[in-house]
Amino acid sequence: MSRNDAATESGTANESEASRPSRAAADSDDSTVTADDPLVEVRDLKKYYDDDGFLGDDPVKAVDGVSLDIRRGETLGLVGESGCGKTTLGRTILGLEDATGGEVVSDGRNVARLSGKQLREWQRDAQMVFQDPEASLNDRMTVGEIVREPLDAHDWETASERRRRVFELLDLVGLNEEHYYRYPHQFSGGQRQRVGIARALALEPEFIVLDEPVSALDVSVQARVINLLEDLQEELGLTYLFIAHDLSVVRHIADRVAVMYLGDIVELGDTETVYSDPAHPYTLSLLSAIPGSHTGTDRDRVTLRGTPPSPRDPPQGCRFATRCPAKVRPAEFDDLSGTAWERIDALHTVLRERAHTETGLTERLKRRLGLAADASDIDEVVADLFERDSDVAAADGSARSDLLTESARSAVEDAVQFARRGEDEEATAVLREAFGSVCNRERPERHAVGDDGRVSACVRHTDEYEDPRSVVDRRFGDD
Ligand SMILES: Nc1ncnc2c1ncn2[C@@H]1O[C@H](COP(=O)(O)OP(=O)(O)OP(=O)(O)O)[C@@H](O)[C@H]1O
Repeated sequence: MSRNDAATESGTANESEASRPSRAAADSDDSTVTADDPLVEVRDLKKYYDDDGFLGDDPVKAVDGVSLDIRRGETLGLVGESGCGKTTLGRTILGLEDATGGEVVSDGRNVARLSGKQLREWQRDAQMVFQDPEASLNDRMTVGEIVREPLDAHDWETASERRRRVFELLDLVGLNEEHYYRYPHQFSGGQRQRVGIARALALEPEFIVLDEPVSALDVSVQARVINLLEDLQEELGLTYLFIAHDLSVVRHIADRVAVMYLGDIVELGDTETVYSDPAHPYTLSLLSAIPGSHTGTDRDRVTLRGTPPSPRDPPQGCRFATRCPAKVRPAEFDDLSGTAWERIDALHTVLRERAHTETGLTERLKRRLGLAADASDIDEVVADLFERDSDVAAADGSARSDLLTESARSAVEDAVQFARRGEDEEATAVLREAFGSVCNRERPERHAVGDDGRVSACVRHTDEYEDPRSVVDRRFGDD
């Protein structure tokens, strides 16, 4: 694991041997534990929410078929855009949400199906630290009571033992005895997160889901809390699932990283390999958002367009296909420029969304494309995308009206005929038929990439297709 060189805050992870819980010593001497030993095996895990559906809508597929192993003693980073299902995955693994399908196996138990005493045992072994230390701590309880609460709930030892254990925990996270009687609002953000960590450690868990544990903290405080988490992991033999949207923090702390998109994992592998040589087009696009980072490809020109589709209605085939810079294109449209494809994809997305909602088309288009035009109906949309010369067109050197080839224009017009009559489903079907490919038809399997166990779910990892990296370099180089 990488280590942070930043100065450790005084008192952080106090080294007193006597104060350490017993699991640490037991685990550090256990020669049977290997780096690849899975502590948690997640298989085809699903969590759908259908309680807030309206108009009989489909459920929100927050987690939709996730499979991964979390190895004993590792930090597995989990990254992806807001709303892709990271928190739901963490909560479902812990049994805080009922799984809709699939398995979470640990020590031979399917924890997704546990109840009663066995579920309580798992929830003692597996804890969660939340993003916002402000919101997650009860302001009416003293810090001592907050940290002691899980011990009380699990009837842990005697009252005086619990008290002693709380002092020990405060010490462990760099707080001290007098903090026992204070209230959360008397603490800084970093201190409050230490309280949250002490509470999570109270029952000597093996596994902790850290859900954006430093996102709400100042950068300088973040480094100290990260240091603390790393020290605690080493001392106590902990396994972490570290959820974050800050890719730099994950690069620093995680041994391996799982990249999540719209309810599923698209790439999983050793952190350094994934960051320096991303295999999946989504990872490539996501990493290109980090200023000044280098992945060995000409990534500066890769942009992640728009926002992800709704998890209530994910695209057929590959979920990333609607935004993918390396999407397989039908051979007959090989001569279309990247800008033309971007506009066709945009029209497709707008029509698809319009087919599923009554919400204003104008707003949607503006939000997705940042266009200034007042697009009040489909003809306005088409004019903005394909006909009017605009600042966007001038910037890429192409007149809007020259964007489409004759056959592409004919397919777009066929679709628009349907859209004019309000038949948006038919319109999207026409576009999918004309411009779609294997990416729109098949959900890609995971493929091994390289020789260090990395997997990536993209059809372009098969021999039949050009590798995603070279496609992205070529397409972004051309435009
Ligand atoms: N209790 C719930 N009921 C209905 N939908 C939910 C519920 N919890 C989450 N969702 C939806 O599930 C999807 C995934 O949400 P989740 O919070 O897991 O994503 P996330 O990747 O953790 O996002 P963020 O980074 O913003 O925290 C979102 O569309 C969200 O609106």
